[in-house]
Amino acid sequence: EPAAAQPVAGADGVTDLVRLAEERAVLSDQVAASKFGTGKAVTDPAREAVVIDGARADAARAGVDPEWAAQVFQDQITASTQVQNDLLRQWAAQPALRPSGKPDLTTIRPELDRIGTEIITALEAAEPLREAPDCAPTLDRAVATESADLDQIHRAALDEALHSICAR
Ligand SMILES: O=C(O)C(=O)C[C@]1(C(=O)O)C=C[C@@H](O)C=C1
Repeated sequence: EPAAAQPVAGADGVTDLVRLAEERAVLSDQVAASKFGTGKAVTDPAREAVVIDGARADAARAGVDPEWAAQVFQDQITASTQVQNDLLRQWAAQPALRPSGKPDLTTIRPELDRIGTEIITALEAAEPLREAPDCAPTLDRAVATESADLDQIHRAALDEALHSICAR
């Protein structure tokens, strides 16, 4: 009898990470709209430090490798920055695409924080797969399943966001 596909330990965590990274990349449209509306710079080094230091502390509390968490959150920031710059370029060139609203960063950042908390939980669940040869193929399958509806900007950002999930 052929072996049935074994459930891979940590696969649900990896799938959750893909969903959460996608949610964060899409929420970056709102961040971009707020930057567009206010003329504020995309990059805010003080906020980045808060996000990374918070991730490191939350990871340590959850028993997750803090340096892994810090790298994964750095990748989320890189992905968000990429989405924002891509959209701001698009909106500069094509006024018809510009957002009408001016969302407030003080309401979006708590949403980013909520996603961040869920990312820590997903890292905890994914940790058994991190060093395993199964990690990359599991991640690839989850991306293929979850990212079907993404446009090019968000698809490219998702790849950035997931760089550090698997060790190899
Ligand atoms: O909070 C912001 O202002 C964002 O642009 C989001 C974000 C992030 O991904 O967390 C991205 C870039 C900034 O340098 C700081 C934080």
